[in-house]
Amino acid sequence: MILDLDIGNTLSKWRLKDADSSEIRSRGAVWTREQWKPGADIPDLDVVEAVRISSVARAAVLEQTVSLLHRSVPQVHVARSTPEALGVVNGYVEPHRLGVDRWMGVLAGYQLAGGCCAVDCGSAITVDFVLPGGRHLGGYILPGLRLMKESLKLGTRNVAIDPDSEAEELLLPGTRTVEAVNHGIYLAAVSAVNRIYSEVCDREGVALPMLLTGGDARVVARGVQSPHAVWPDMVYGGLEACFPLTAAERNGRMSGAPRVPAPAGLEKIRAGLAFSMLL
Ligand SMILES: Nc1ncnc2c1ncn2[C@@H]1O[C@H](COP(=O)(O)OP(=O)(O)O)[C@@H](O)[C@H]1O
Ligand SMILES: CC(C)(COP(=O)(O)O)[C@@H](O)C(=O)NCCC(=O)O
Ligand SMILES: [K+]
Repeated sequence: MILDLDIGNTLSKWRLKDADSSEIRSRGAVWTREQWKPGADIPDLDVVEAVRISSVARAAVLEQTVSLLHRSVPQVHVARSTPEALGVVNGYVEPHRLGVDRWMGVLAGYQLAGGCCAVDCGSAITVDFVLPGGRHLGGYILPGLRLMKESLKLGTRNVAIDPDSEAEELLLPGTRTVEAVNHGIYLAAVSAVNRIYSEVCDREGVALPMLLTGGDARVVARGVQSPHAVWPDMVYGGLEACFPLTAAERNGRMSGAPRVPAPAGLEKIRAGLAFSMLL
């Protein structure tokens, strides 16, 4: 079995992948701030022959995890942000400072769709761009839905946005504090993603496919106007592309990769942008 680990600021996600059949056998998540302990929802390491890790947690968390894994797993691969990989040139001035989850998402997106806009809606919402030739432009970082809500301290932190709510409903004026907060932050997040996407496509003169991942991807996606695909395993896709271990991976296949819809035409994106600037 292969253990893939995506350690974010909030949750450490894992999945077990069968090295022969390439099937995903199980998956789970534990709070990043809590240590892995027996009894928690963690995978059985006895069956694991290789681990691949993307981590944006404190260096100490990664070190502890790697040393724990090394005790029972022969192969441990830790992803890093590099100046160039798989045909993509990292746009950061200091490439290693780009969050490795963003880098994994960009590499997976490029492998699947070519030039693209990769959005990760987790503790932070990140929006990254890579052009069809492989030039990563850098991106945008804003607080995620949960962080925005916690920063308000209005006693609403424990009332999450219902991920099944319709976008239309979430865009209405709230008539209680919790609703006003949820609708406010939702509008902030989706407006930012929509505007950023249009601005960059307009500036670069190219309509890019859009991919979304992260704990809040589904609900944010419902407010995204442009054609897009949600890909929960996008960070894992980057790990598969950087450290291919199975036959399917060596052939460039990434588990759970969605069908990516063609983007709207550039003229339509530009018209939408011009319209939003009139308001
Ligand atoms: N069951 C859940 N537990 C915790 N957070 C959740 C859950 N469902 C959705 N979320 C949202 O997803 C975010 C965490 O998403 P994730 O992509 O795992 O973040 P990170 O990679 O930063 O750890 C939270 O900030 C929260 O807004
Ligand atoms: C921006 C992030 C905090 C997002 O992390 P996440 O929300 O997925 O936990 C992470 O990618 C990070 O720590 N990046 C380093 C700074 C940068 O990318 O510029
Ligand atoms: K994120």
